[in-house]
Amino acid sequence: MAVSSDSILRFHQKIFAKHPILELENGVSRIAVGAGGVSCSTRKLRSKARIGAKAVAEARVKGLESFEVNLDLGLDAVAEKKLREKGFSGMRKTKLVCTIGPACCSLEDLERLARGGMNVARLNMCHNTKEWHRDVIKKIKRLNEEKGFCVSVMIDTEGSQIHVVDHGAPSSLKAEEGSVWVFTAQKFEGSLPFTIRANYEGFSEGIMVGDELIIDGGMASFQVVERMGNDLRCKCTDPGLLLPRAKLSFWRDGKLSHQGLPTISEKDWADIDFGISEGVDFVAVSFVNDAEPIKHLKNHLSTKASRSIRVLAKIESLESLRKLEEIVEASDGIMVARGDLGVEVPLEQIPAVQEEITRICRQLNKPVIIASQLLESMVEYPTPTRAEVADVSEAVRQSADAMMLSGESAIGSYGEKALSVLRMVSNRMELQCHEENRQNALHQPCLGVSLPDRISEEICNSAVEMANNLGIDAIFVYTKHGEMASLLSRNRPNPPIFAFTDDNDARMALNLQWGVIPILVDLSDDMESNISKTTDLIKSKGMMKDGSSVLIVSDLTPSCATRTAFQSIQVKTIV
Ligand SMILES: Nc1ncnc2c1ncn2[C@@H]1O[C@H](COP(=O)(O)OP(=O)(O)OP(=O)(O)O)[C@@H](O)[C@H]1O
Ligand SMILES: CC(=O)C(=O)O
Ligand SMILES: [K+]
Ligand SMILES: [Mg+2]
Repeated sequence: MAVSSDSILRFHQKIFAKHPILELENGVSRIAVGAGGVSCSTRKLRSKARIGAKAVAEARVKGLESFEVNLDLGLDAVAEKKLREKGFSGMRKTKLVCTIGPACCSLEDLERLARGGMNVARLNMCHNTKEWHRDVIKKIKRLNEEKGFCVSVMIDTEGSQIHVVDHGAPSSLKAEEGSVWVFTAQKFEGSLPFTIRANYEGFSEGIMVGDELIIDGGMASFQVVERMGNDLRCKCTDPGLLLPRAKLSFWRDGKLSHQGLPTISEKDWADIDFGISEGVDFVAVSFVNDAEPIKHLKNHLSTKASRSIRVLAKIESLESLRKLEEIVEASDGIMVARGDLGVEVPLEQIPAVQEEITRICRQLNKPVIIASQLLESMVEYPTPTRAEVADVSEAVRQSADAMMLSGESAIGSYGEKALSVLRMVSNRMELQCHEENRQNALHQPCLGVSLPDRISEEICNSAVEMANNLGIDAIFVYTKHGEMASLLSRNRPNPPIFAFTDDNDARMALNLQWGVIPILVDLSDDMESNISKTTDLIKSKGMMKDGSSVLIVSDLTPSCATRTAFQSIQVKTIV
């Protein structure tokens, strides 16, 4: 009998009054109801496990009645459903990020995206107000708490980009060849013909007559014909459209002129502090050119944030490509921001650049997100183009950790459908890769320098090889901060990786990693009890069949004083 969380609570209040000690199945011996939810102590583990009153699980109260009780495994509702329906082999490996915007910001919209497989919600701080962002974050946290989802939150900084704030029209303006326009930073009322306002006072600093002004990476081009104070008169040399918030870049002798703007602006710092106070899981930094701002931000977060917030560097400039390795090394993950990247890098080079960034991230063991225009036509239309499907397939074939929707979810009418396209294409291509078993052929250079790190790494490499060779159904990793889960993911194993951790920050960060299903549980020093507890719980939820084979590794240490890994690989058949 399935029951709601409220009725579980009422039922417990009733029966607990009569039977202070209850005999339950799967090792649960006692259940008590408190203000924060239901808690139970397990006979086998003798450790107290808190269970949220609102998630769903099963245990039968012996001798009372058949009853579904909420044993919160800390596994999200979507993964749980999938596991029940399709088993281990049906788990999607590629993670999905959705940009939240006006088209998907109601509680109902967000729930639909969460059910559709959104692992991370991205908020672009370029748009909308702090209140709007706060409201969205609150809704996501509420859904996680009340409906058992596990959606991480990412904020994406605006960065110091120069763009159009007003061009006097609600949608686009057409610039005809030879027409002359004024670009200014001055505010004006209403609209002025042939006048475009830029967002940044110093936008024309250092710009000279003869320089080229490129709109949105080539949507239209102008030549600077006159300086009038800080304003620029420009003649259209390549006609095209001027969209709201179109990006402006200046070029001289085939090179981009940089206005020396900081990567993290004053506004960005304020947005980051907002993110800290709202409890976000990731900060994605726009227009990173070298490792410095990433190091600076990580320092800032380590002193200001009480939780561990992961820092992602967005690769979207030519300069960043020259410093790729140091940026990847310094950050906790990378976003291939193909939109702005295509402004500075010739479009035909973008696929190769994407592949190279993905390769480096894999080598250095950092998660990578492929972003922008994956299903761009779906902003307007309910079906993707064949070319878009091929692009998405390619990202999956490269085994990127995650793919991201931008306008498709933020402002499009078919966000949910776009998400389902990503899901289906991932499943299809992952199956193909699984059959090809490509990962065996990949050479993984050594990462660790210290002996314990190298041991963990070798254990994970061997564990994955073994899991693939033996046709293991699932990998279970018990991990403190997610390290070993991530080292396993780096090897892109065939079976899914169930990462059991008692650190919620690690859980939310693992949401971005290929093939990892993060699960929050209380872990003890006793590995045997951790293993039996988690397998019992997964079995009790009907998510694992008898006879399933599981490969087990762990980076937990009995004392946590040393970082030596739990140096063994176990293979267990579940009976
Ligand atoms: N919070 C929001 N409020 C209003 N519109 C939004 C919001 N977020 C996104 N959008 C709209 O969706 C479109 C795509 O969003 P996205 O954030 O991916 O833009 P982008 O230009 O790719 O990112 P970036 O500015 O980081 O380069 C934007 O052009 C904007 O119109
Ligand atoms: C996502 C982003 O910032 C870009 O593609 O430019
Ligand atoms: K941004
Ligand atoms: Mg960008």
